[in-house]
Amino acid sequence: MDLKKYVTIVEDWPKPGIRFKDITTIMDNGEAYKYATDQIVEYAKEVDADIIVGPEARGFIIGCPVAYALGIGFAPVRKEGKLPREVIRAEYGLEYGKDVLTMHKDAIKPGQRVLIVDDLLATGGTIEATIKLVEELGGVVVGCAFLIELSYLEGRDKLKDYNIRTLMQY
Ligand SMILES: O=P(O)(O)OC[C@H]1O[C@H](OP(=O)(O)OP(=O)(O)O)[C@H](O)[C@@H]1O
Ligand SMILES: Nc1ncnc2[nH]cnc12
Repeated sequence: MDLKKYVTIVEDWPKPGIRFKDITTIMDNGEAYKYATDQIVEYAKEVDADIIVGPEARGFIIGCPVAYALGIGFAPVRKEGKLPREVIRAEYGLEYGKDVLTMHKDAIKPGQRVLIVDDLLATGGTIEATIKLVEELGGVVVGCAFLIELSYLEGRDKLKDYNIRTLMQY
């Protein structure tokens, strides 16, 4: 299936000079959403993941159905102030700003095989911060899966030591 048919590109949003890739058009379509999810489920089996981790907010949309399909857990990475229990935090830079990500201290058990899932790899800042959080908790990052990779932002360069799978490249 050509998933790119279902991606919309919006110019100059949320800031001038940004070409925003909108994956909600994939989720709107049952067949495309299932196809994309199934691809990541297969990858999760290949890397033998035993928990899925996804960053807010679009990482939840992609990661949760993968966890459900495999019958394994999903641990959310959220922006500061959203998680109720004790957290660890990591600051990071984005294509259009800066933010802080947090994870519950007890979200991952040491030695757990973690697959990180998100909709998009842009500068790699979000995923780098997510990896840092998972590793601080003793998790082993066995893979990172994305629907879209913006190759021109070279996010992959930050992830040289990790196994990466992207379904579409721009
Ligand atoms: O590789 P990066 O440069 O870090 O960019 C990619 C991240 O940016 C977007 O999330 P955003 O922070 O916009 O939040 P949202 O999912 O809550 O909209 C996207 O969903 C990725 O998580
Ligand atoms: N160009 C882009 N399109 C969609 N989401 C993004 N997050 C960061 N950069 C993005």
